[in-house]
Amino acid sequence: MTLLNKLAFTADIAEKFQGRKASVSKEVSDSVEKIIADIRENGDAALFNYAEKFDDAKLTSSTLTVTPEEFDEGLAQVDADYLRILERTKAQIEEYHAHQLETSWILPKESGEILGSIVRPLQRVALYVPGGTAAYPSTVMMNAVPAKLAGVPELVIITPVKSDGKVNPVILAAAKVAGVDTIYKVGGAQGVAAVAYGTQSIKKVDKIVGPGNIFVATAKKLCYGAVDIDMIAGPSEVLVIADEAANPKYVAADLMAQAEHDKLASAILVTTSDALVDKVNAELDRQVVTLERREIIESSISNYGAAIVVDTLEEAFDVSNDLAPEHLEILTDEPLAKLPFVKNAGSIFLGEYTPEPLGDYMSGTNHVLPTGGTAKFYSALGVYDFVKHSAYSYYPKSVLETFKDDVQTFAKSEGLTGHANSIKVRFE
Ligand SMILES: NC(=O)c1ccc[n+]([C@@H]2O[C@H](COP(=O)([O-])OP(=O)(O)OC[C@H]3O[C@@H](n4cnc5c(N)ncnc54)[C@H](O)[C@@H]3O)[C@@H](O)[C@H]2O)c1
Ligand SMILES: N[C@H](CO)Cc1c[nH]c[nH+]1
Ligand SMILES: [Zn+2]
Repeated sequence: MTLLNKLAFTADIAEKFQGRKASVSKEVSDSVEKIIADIRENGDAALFNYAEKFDDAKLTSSTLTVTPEEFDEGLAQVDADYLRILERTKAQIEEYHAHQLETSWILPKESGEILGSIVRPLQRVALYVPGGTAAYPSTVMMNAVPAKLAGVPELVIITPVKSDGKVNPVILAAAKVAGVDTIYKVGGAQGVAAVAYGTQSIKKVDKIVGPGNIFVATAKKLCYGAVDIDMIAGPSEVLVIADEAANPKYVAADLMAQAEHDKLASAILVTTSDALVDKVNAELDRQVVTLERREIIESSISNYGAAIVVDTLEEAFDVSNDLAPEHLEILTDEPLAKLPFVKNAGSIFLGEYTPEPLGDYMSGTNHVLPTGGTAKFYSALGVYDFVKHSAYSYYPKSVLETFKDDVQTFAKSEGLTGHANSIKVRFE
């Protein structure tokens, strides 16, 4: 079977790959709006009703939060080597993200005025951890470690539980290693609304981060404004730029690694070698039968995969910059030297021994990345998402005096005589 179709790069192709989103039906947005309104009006009572309705979970204010005993019970179910891997992951993420720490700065001027900017962490942040079909402890680490580095003092997790009332042990282990002690056993739109507006048992947060299904993503969008949110990360994608010397076995494996996330995932090869495409297709056929998520992989690659053959590597980078992929792998001669050609990509993986899944888990870079072409203007999740900046200024009278006429004239040009007056009264 030829999984990867050869396509010429056209505007239609770009639109197809950038528009892969699970669309929000009116039914979903109406139902999420109703859930949010109910939580705002009825707090805990509504929250527990929805937990029972959607997840069959019977919660009360005394069973809402994971207890220290439940943490211990969960941790006892993961082996020591898994905890070591989580600790190693944390160290890797910390080392990389430490470079993103911003410092407050001050600009004292000789004339006497002082200006500056203070960087402060957000006070209270909620991290949504999906509790449905798959558990992603790596995503817990990618969100929590930068938040902790930024200095967020109150970081809580919300995650839905089923009728057994238990949180997945690997999530408990990741939370513990990342230093998150408070986990509320609620999720879905109701969990998002609860942290966005607060209930009797849950304190309102300043920001909600983390991935979730369409109900969660819609609730985050609708609560934006009452709280801040991170980006809405869509289906995963990878674009591989490869020359004729690239190893087809690695190219195929890396395309499938992202394709296995979702039937809407996209895996694109852009290459200067027509022969490589055939070899990659042969490798896809050979390797896909060994993978558990074969059906998802075959669906996503045949629908949203493509091989685009170009004449030059310059052209390959033009295609990639146009698509602005979430992940870009460069499997060419001298990959580091190609970095300056990349204008738009969420995260860039250079050379045949830096496969994208290394970044999903342990290279240290963040795996929460812009998708659907939004790498043209969004960045990877980082420490900067968990801080805010306050500007400050101090002017002595002697310096204000040198500005008094200009500011009054400026204010009057906007018809704001109250502003002008605020300056004028100081020199009467
Ligand atoms: N981009 C990333 O880094 C990343 C990482 C992990 C997961 N994800 C994505 O997160 C998502 C996880 O989804 P999930 O469903 O497994 O877990 P989830 O926790 O996001 O959603 C489960 C919740 O959805 C709510 N729900 C279900 N049916 C509903 C209905 N009919 N009406 C209202 N609410 C309803 C329930 O409250 C339930 O608790 C997937 O789409 C996955 O691809 C992305
Ligand atoms: N590649 C995903 C983001 O597109 C993140 C992830 C989590 N676990 C494995 N992969
Ligand atoms: Zn992945």
